[in-house]
Amino acid sequence: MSSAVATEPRRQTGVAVEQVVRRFGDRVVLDHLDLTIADEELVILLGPSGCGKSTLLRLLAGLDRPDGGRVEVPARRAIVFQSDRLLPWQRVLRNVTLGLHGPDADQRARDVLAEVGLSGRAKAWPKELSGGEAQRVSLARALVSEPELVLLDEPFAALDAITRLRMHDLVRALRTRHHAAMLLVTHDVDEAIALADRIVVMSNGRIGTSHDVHLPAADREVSVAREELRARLLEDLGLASQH
Ligand SMILES: Nc1ncnc2c1ncn2[C@@H]1O[C@H](COP(=O)(O)OP(=O)(O)OP(=O)(O)O)[C@@H](O)[C@H]1O
Repeated sequence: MSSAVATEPRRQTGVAVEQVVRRFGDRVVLDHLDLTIADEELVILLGPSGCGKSTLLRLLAGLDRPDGGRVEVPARRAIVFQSDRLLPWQRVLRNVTLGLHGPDADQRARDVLAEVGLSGRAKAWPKELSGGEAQRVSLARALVSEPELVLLDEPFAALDAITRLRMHDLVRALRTRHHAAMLLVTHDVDEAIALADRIVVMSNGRIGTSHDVHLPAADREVSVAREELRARLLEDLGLASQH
C-alpha cells in the first residue's frame, strides 16, 4: 500500500536528553536540560562561552556522565573536535581506520576519504595537511563507522572564511549520503543559519529557545565567490583577510 510509505512516522535516532543535571563543584552547568534530536536532523547548538555546550556534547559522546537525569543515545556515534586530534605518527589512512575492524576497513576508509576530497592524501602524514584537510580527515574518521549520531564541537572555528564555507558544502553533501543526525556547536551565527534544520540556544544550563530553519539554500549563506573576491580585495589593500 503506497500510502503506508508516505505516512510512515519519522524514525527517531534515539537521542533524548531528559532533565539532565551536571555539576562541577558548586557550579550547576546543566540544569534539568531537555533536548531531543530527530533522525537525520542537523541541530546547531549556540550559546555564550562557558554555558555548557561542550559539557553536553561530552555527555552525549559518553565521555562524561550526568549527575542526574537521563541521556539516551544511539550505539554508533562519533565526535569531531575543533582541533583535528589526528595521531601524528600514523598516516592519514591509518588515522581513518583507527578502531575499525574487518577485512574491508582499508577500502571503507579510502571510500570516505574520496568523499571528503582527499583520495590522493591517504599516505600523507598529518603534519603535511592544511587545517582544512586535517578537519576533512577528522570528518572521514567520524563517518567511516557509519554513525547514527555525529557530534561536532566547533569543528570549523580555526579555519579561514573560505575554507569554512567549503566545509559547509561538504557537511551538506555528507549528510545526504550518510543519513546521520548531527549536533554541531558553533559561536558563528552565520554558520548556524547556513547549516541548521534547527538552531537551539542554551542559557542558564538549559535549552532556552529553539528555531526551525526553513530557508532555501540560496538565502542561507555568503558565497565562496563573494568571499574569495573579498579576500583578494583585502589582500590588495594589505589588510588581514581572515574575517
Ligand atoms: N571537568 C571539569 N571540571 C570543572 N569544571 C568544568 C569541567 N568541564 C567544564 N567545566 C566548567 O563548566 C562550564 C561549562 O564549560 P563548557 O566547556 O561546557 O562550556 P562551553 O559552552 O562549551 O564553552 P566555550 O564556548 O567557551 O567552549 C565552564 O565554567 C567550565 O569551566
